[in-house]
Amino acid sequence: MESGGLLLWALPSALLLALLLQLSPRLRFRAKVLSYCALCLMASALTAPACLLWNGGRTVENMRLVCLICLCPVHRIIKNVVRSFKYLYGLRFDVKGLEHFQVEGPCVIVSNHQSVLDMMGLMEILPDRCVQIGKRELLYFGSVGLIMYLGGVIFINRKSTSNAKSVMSGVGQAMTTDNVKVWIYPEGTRNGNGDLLPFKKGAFHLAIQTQVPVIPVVYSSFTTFYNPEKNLFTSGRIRVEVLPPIHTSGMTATDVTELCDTCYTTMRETFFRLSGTARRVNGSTPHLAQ
Ligand SMILES: CCCCCCCC/C=C\CCCCCCCC(=O)SCCNC(=O)CCNC(=O)[C@H](O)C(C)(C)COP(=O)(O)OP(=O)(O)OC[C@H]1O[C@@H](n2cnc3c(N)ncnc32)[C@H](O)[C@@H]1OP(=O)(O)O
Ligand SMILES: CCCCCCCCCCCCCC(=O)OC[C@@H](O)COP(=O)(O)O
Repeated sequence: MESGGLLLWALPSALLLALLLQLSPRLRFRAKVLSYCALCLMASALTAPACLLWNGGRTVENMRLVCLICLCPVHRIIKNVVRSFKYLYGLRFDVKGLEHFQVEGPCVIVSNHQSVLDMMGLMEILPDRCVQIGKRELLYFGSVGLIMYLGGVIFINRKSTSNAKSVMSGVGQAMTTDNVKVWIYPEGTRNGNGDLLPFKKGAFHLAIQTQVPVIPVVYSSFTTFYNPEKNLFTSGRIRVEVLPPIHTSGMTATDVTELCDTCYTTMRETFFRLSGTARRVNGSTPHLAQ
């Protein structure tokens, strides 16, 4: 009786959905993005209890950012689960330069940020003992917020430079005492326009304050397979390059802008090379972050 009712309800719904997906590329695109979000939520919900049971949560006392997860398999589970998502969406990563991550001690990794799909690219190459900086709003994204919290993500309030600065200076101390790498998206937001946004300076202040190297990582443009404006989300190949570390020993606060500009120029050139696209604006560089 009940299963009959379910069939009556589910079958037409499924047919309607199939029809809508067939008709509207916009709907098809949205459904695919939604499936990715649902997958993240589900995978996080399933993994979070394991994280909690294993280590009782995140160790934040004394700003120790990396919890015991780094010493147990749970961290690797999260990484491997997210890495497997690419098979569902037909994405492949060609990675070069991984050896550049073999620096002794902490470092600041900076990379370009195009979409939520970046989390697959992040997990594809994430080195051990590495935490990410994320916007505070992500903490409220259900089980994904929880898994990020448990995974050691450092949340900042982007609307308050003073808050972000004070969080980052705490991060600096923890980096050196706990030998932690920090992953920052210096564009400060997602940008899928086939170019890099001007960089914010927090990452470079952090690297210079702690005198650790900056390691730039560049992902090629997603625009050929992922473009919300064109309702495009197909399979695709992403080229990734880890660039050589830029050492900051001896640099002071006055060198922040130059370091930021050097990284920006190198990463932008690499981005165009990897994406096989010509430079915009007649080859000139748009004005850098002030
Ligand atoms: C092994 C397995 C592991 C598993 C792991 C567990 C599972 C994890 C699962 C999943 C991973 C999830 C990953 C999450 C990813 C999320 C991504 C995002 O959410 S991206 C958005 C948020 N990120 C950012 O925004 C950063 C970049 N932003 C910055 O660095 C900014 O600089 C910031 C926020 C610190 C301040 O931003 P302003 O908008 O105020 O802009 P400005 O121009 O940079 O700063 C204003 C003035 O303050 C100075 N300033 C900035 N930071 C300073 C500092 N630290 N010290 C001194 N001065 C500083 C600057 O020099 C500037 O001054 P002058 O113009 O130069 O005079
Ligand atoms: C074991 C399975 C664990 C699954 C964990 C799934 C983790 C997925 C995390 C998805 C987080 C999405 C991060 C992201 O891309 O946020 C956007 C911000 O950056 C920038 O925000 P905005 O462009 O300024 O709105």
